[in-house]
Amino acid sequence: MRFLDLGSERTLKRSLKRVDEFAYQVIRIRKKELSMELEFSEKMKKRSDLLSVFMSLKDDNGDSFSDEFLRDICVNFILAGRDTSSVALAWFFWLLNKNPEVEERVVEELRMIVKERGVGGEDGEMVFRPEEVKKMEYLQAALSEALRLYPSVPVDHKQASEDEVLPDGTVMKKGTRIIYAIYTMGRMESIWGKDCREFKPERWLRDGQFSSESAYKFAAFNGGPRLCLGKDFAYYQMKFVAASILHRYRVKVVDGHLVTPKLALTMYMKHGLKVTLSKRDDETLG
Ligand code: HEM
Repeated sequence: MRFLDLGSERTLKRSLKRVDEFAYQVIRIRKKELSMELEFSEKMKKRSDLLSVFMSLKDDNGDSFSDEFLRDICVNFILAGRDTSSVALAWFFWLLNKNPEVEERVVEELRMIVKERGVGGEDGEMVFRPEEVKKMEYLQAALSEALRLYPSVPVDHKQASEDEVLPDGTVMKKGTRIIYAIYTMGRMESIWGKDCREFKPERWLRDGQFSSESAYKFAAFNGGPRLCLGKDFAYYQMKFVAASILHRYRVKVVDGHLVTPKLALTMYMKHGLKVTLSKRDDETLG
């Protein structure tokens, strides 16, 4: 099919071309903006987004990165960072719906954080500050617990680049492929204990503080040299989004809406998540 340029191969080729064109367009526009900003640089604030940063860097030979390289950076980060975080939030909100006591604790934590701002801290457009997001220990625990049970990447695979012996003695010849099931690891009694099927954010807390687990136990972000590059950013982004929504709204899954995973590279919900939002009353926001 690939050689004949027919069927799904033809569709794939066209789709890849469209994705590339989109990325090249973003790069073109950013280059133009940056060159204009250079002219008025005194007045302009320096950009710190990833693409601008990569554009200002040089490779090992002292040359700027090529457009192809920048395209791959763009596409890679969009693929790695967009659906993984959004899908994790969908499962998180669904789990909160099934565990109202957890939702109550999350909201209580946010209420305390807002209270600490003191008088006049909350105006009409309250936006959580980075130092406040950092303080959301219970929310971080609840998001980790959601990722344990519903990891955005449910199955991952690797290939031995050299002959290798795994810690348990398994011999792997160069080129052997290995699959590890992150979804299954998150639900194994031998790893997480008897309550492994329960949604218990408390298992991530030590004296009320979030305590992370080894990446080889909690593998949702992979481990070792290829650990997810966006892990810290993903937590920040998910905490910020979840906190901003939960502080203002009750999120209720529509009655009868069927929630079931769709097996793909990313663990989407087969039918998405239908919810209704209702404003929390002023007393709750206080
Ligand atoms: C809940 C959110 C996320 C989850 C669960 C997640 C999970 C993962 C996993 C399992 C891998 C390893 C894939 C492999 O073995 O090849 C990975 C790699 C990666 N992730 Fe994430 N990710 C998340 C969010 C993000 C975000 C927001 C970004 C960027 C802004 C990002 C950037 C990357 C990159 C660049 C890699 C490749 C790292 C490498 O191969 O050296 N991820 N992520």
